[in-house]
Amino acid sequence: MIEIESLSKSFGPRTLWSGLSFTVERRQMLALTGPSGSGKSTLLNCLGLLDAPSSGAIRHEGRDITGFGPRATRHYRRDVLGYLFQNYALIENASVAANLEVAMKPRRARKGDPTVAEALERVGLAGREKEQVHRLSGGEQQRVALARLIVKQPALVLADEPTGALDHDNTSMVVEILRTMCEEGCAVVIATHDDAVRDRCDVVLTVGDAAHPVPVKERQLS
Ligand SMILES: Nc1ncnc2c1ncn2[C@@H]1O[C@H](COP(=O)(O)OP(=O)(O)OP(=O)(O)O)[C@@H](O)[C@H]1O
Repeated sequence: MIEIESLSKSFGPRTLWSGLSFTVERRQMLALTGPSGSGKSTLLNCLGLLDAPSSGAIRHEGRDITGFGPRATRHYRRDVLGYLFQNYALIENASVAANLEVAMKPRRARKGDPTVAEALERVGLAGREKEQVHRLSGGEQQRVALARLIVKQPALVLADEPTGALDHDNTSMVVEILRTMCEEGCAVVIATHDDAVRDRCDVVLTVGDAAHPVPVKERQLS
């Protein structure tokens, strides 16, 4: 699904990472770990075309996305990507339903697509469509962001510390919903400092290290 080849990123004289090569397949969840400042968010930004690597290639379905012009970039973000951030990135002065409808607008609904009501039920917010987002708790807001992903059905989810501000129960819910989305066919890349989140992933890439993904199970045995 996504293939990263010899990727490097420098800011001025400072190299964050180099020679990074790995793939993320559909139905796979990859954890990005590493100390603060190692470049996890920067790597996610490169995968989301919000930043450009200094060298190397990022291939989606065989096409190098780093060479995309504005139109192809827009389509890639609209048709392939879904984002989840620590600060939720919702429209705070709009209702829960309006926040989900924004994600549904770009493409025509297909038969069997999850509805707003179904997505909210999956994240434990059934019947909360009309509530204003700014009145919800942090955990509830992140669940709205997850419901937005459920209706959007992206092929690749990029999640930057999505549980960083959440308690244990909300963290578990977020991770289990991401896992379910993964089992339904998407790929997930998640930057995290939380060992429990890392351990629910399939592979872990320690950014800035020798930087090869290691299966989580193998890691737990070593
Ligand atoms: N546009 C930029 N110009 C210069 N330096 C930058 C820029 N963007 C990020 N950096 C630097 O790159 C380094 C990596 O930042 P990044 O946010 O990717 O790290 P991180 O691993 O996600 O950290 P954290 O775990 O604290 O979120 C930091 O030292 C940051 O200051």
